[in-house]
Amino acid sequence: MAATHPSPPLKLTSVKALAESPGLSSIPSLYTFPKHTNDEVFSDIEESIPTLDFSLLTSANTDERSKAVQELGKACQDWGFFMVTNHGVPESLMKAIIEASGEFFELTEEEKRGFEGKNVLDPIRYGTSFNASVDKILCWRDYLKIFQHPQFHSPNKPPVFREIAAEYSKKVRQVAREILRGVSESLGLEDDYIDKTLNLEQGLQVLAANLYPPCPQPELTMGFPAHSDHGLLTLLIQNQIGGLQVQHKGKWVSIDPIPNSFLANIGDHVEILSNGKYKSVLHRAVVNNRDVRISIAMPHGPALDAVVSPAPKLVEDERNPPAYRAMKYKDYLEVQQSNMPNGKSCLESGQLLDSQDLIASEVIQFFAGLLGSTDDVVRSCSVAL
Ligand SMILES: O=C(O)CCC(=O)C(=O)O
Ligand SMILES: [Fe+2]
Repeated sequence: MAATHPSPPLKLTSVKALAESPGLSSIPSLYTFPKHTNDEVFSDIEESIPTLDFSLLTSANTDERSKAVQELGKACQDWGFFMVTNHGVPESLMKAIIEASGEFFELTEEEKRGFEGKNVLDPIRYGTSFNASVDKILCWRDYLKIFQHPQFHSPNKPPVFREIAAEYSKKVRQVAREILRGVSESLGLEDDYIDKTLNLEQGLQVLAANLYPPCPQPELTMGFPAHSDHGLLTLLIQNQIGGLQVQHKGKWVSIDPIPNSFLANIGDHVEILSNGKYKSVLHRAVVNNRDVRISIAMPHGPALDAVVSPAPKLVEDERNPPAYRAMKYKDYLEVQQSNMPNGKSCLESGQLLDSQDLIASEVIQFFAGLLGSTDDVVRSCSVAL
């Protein structure tokens, strides 16, 4: 009897190779997304996305700074997204990291496969779609995700990548930390509350380069389906080709790229920490049939072993009980990165909805207190509850 061999792992082609295949006029059905009733895009929106002038947030003039902090808080509450101008990161460096990422995607398929990650927490992970080993529908996107902090990692190809990524990440991290200081203050907390409680000195910073090649049937597919970001704050740049849409007041709004600025959004862990005062906002990337779009998203999160829970100061009166259970960032990240984006389902699974949930949370905290650490208790409860 012939021996049975395990089937070889499925090697998916990149979307880049697929898009470049000669004569491609329609997309394979695996890339077709179902239409939703709320897919309509708001084109006549009167408000525009708020802008944070970073130089005012870091101003030595206390009036100027407190006004900037106030505006930042309003932007977090009203939109969850804002543009950041006058941030001090050189435009040439922003262009250089987009170009270096483009060069990475130009490597041969075989070279890129050398960087395929096996685990969602591998520090260098090249891939296609979101998590192609589990995705039921494939996204029109290739990606490269690299941990930049607390340890710096870089692919060794293209040769320019390492130096540019190191410099870019360092500068962007300073901007992110400063904005998070303002977010803390705007919530009525100490300005270093987030930094200290979530150990940002060891905070996770990821460089996620997204490649969206032109697509012959862009309206049928999705570059990146609706999701909110893990972590605290994402800073995103793009190659001046639009595609990002943000959910605002229940409708999708297209965000046009503004040269030399960052698009910032708060992540799920600010929602948890603020006990829902600031909500992480759904966003998605659509594709087009003309231009290659590259975006570089940089999520900044707590230290991987930090346990995130609503700030005690924000839940101290009984009209405002904790709405989220304490969760270890690393556990959250593992779950979120292993599943196809599905709106805010990951965050919602950690929401405390009723008094039974609240009792469960108190039980966790009680046992955590007995053991002197929330880690193990939260680890075993957060998945099961
Ligand atoms: O490409 C974009 O504009 C969105 C990317 C994104 O949302 C992400 O990487 O989390
Ligand atoms: Fe995102």
